[in-house]
Amino acid sequence: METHKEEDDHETVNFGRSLIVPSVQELAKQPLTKIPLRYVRQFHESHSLSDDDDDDDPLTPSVPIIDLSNLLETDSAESSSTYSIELNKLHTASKQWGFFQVINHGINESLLEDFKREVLNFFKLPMEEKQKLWQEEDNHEGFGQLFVVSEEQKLDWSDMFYITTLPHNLRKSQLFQKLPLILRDKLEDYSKEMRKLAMAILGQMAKALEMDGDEMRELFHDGVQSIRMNYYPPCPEPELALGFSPHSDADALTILYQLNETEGLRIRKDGKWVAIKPLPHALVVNIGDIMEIVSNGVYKSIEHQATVNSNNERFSVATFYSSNMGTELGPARSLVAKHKVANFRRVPLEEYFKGFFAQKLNGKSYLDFMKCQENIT
Ligand SMILES: O=C(O)CCC(=O)C(=O)O
Ligand SMILES: [Fe+2]
Repeated sequence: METHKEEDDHETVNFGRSLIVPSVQELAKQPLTKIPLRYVRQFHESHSLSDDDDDDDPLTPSVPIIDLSNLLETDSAESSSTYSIELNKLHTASKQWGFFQVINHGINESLLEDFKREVLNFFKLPMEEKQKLWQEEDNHEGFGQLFVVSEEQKLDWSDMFYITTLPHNLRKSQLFQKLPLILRDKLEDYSKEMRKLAMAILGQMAKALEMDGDEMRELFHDGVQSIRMNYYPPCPEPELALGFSPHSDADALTILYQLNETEGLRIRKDGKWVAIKPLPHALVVNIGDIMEIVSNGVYKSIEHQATVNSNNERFSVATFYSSNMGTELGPARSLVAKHKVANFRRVPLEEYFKGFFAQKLNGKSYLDFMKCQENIT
């Protein structure tokens, strides 16, 4: 990983770059009836979802809903049956779905509303203003798309804004300083709240996994957090395009805030694409590849994608939480001891991220590079 000195003389880390691509938001403002070829997917890619996607089928299960107040509200609740039932639900959801929605998460409603308003305004800024916040050739933070590595590669029907928020010393201070002031303020509060929530959920996962709680805290107490704001404009040929290519997240735990009511998120469950409908006041949580590794494969990161439609725009904000910088990534030692096998190898976190951002997204393929069968007995 490259490190270089910023003007204000602190070291920043460059996690990666992505080729600069046109704004889809600007493109969608034109009176198009067809989309440019660079957004047209192979038939099997764009149709993999609609063919077997049957939202109204009562047999299609829907993603589990976890009531966090049953887990987090009181210490003494741990012995209660409500607590153990909910913990068991969390464990099963993390093993079998890798995705769930959380309700009663304790995040202040007015912060969620204020942050939403500022993100919507942010994408509505005039292009001249956005240009100042656009990605640069050597780094992928800012407006643009991620994971674009070749001129031939198909592009997503979306714009996004990506920023590293924690720890503070990893922030690109010039980018922060250029953000509209109110957004910067709300982003700061939102980032803090999302960190707290991620740590609380990780703590519960440690219990459910019967992993050493101190080990979980040590791995994540100063974790790397980044935030990705997604904007999906209406698309004149939605069946030919994708808003977000299929991928699993590289982090440990993602908290996704669906800002409006437009549907688009689909997760791959037992070979079928299942829609996650925005639920008022809920947040979507998903297991990322790092958590699959730390849990020694007990929890699964799940492939997901975003579709687009011809009438409605869609907004979402994903907050990614990963382990501390400067640590080695690998299965938790307390779990390896328990399972008597390590299912993943160990690599420095920097190396892991650098490899991830250097390639085009391709489902869960990156995790294969971490797999091993190192029998320790
Ligand atoms: O917009 C969505 O629902 C999906 C976003 C997502 O998967 C991501 O940002 O990693
Ligand atoms: Fe994702």
